[in-house]
Amino acid sequence: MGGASSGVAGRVRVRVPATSANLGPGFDSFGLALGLYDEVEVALTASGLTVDVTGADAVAQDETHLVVRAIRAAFDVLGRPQPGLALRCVNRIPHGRGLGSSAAAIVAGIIAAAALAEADGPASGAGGAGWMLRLADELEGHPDNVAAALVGGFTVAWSDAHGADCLRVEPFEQVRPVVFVPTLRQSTEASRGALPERVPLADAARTLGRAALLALAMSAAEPAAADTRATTLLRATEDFLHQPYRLPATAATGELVGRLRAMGIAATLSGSGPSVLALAVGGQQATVAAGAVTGEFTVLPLSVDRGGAQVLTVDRNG
Ligand SMILES: Nc1ncnc2c1ncn2[C@@H]1O[C@H](COP(=O)(O)OP(=O)(O)O)[C@@H](O)[C@H]1O
Ligand SMILES: N[C@@H](CCOP(=O)(O)O)C(=O)O
Repeated sequence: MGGASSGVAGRVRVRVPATSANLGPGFDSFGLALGLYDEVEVALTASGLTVDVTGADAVAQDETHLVVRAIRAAFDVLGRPQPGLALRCVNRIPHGRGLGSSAAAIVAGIIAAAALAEADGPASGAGGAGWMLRLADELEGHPDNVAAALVGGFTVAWSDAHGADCLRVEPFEQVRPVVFVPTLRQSTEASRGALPERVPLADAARTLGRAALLALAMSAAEPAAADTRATTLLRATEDFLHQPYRLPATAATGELVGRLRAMGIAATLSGSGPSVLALAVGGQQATVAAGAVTGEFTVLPLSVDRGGAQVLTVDRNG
């Protein structure tokens, strides 16, 4: 039985950016959307599931597939019956490297389901991601990557009794993220397992100060000369909450973060790692940062994604 004849029809294609979370001191809060994208096409069918994946990393192609789980969760939230699904995924975001691949998969599934269900599209603007952000946070377990993936730019995300919310901040124009991706993979779950349950108050306090400074330093609304901005970013990206516990496990990553910082470049662990994020200011510093790499990292000079997750095409009869 075909989709249209069963009354089950629709096809949507979505695009979701990679994200780098934390940016040093903003553990589980800060996110930056990057110009590297996964694309997913979802077609509704009468029954069953097919998943076609193009891209480097192998994933299960059954109901445990993260995009499928997110679509199903979104249809449940929207009170829609579960349809059959045919997915075509183009995966460009490397998995288990601290670039938000799981967040992108979850957001892709949610915005695809929303578009197919003719619900709200992805929200943009301060705190406006609504139910999609709340659901994405529930599935991901922390709101930072999913917030930036949904709305783009630099985001400050949090959760309270009402679920997750975020504030989107337009990043300053000259920011040039450079990402260094090692071949080593590290699951976020395992990396979170390395963190202590308690941290010294002094570490929390000095990280809090850096985070507040970083939120200002990332904002386009804060005018600053390039050299001043670079110096402030370097100071603002210090972290005492999670990186000290994670970096010892990945020697090459720790060494690269240290080397870039010694060069005056604001480098941090990207998300839970093991990739490194450098927040270069302007093309010249980005070139210097990219040149600091050794053979074991792939260097990705990226733009900031400012638009967030996008529905590229939708055909409700497709
Ligand atoms: N596009 C995708 N499709 C299906 N599953 C995915 C996709 N992207 C990520 N995943 C799942 O998420 C896992 C990686 O998530 P995680 O450990 O949080 O690392 P990160 O999000 O930093 O890449 C993968 O091993 C896979 O199980
Ligand atoms: N705040 C989280 C961010 C994880 O990001 P990912 O890209 O590594 O999944 C953490 O630090 O655990």
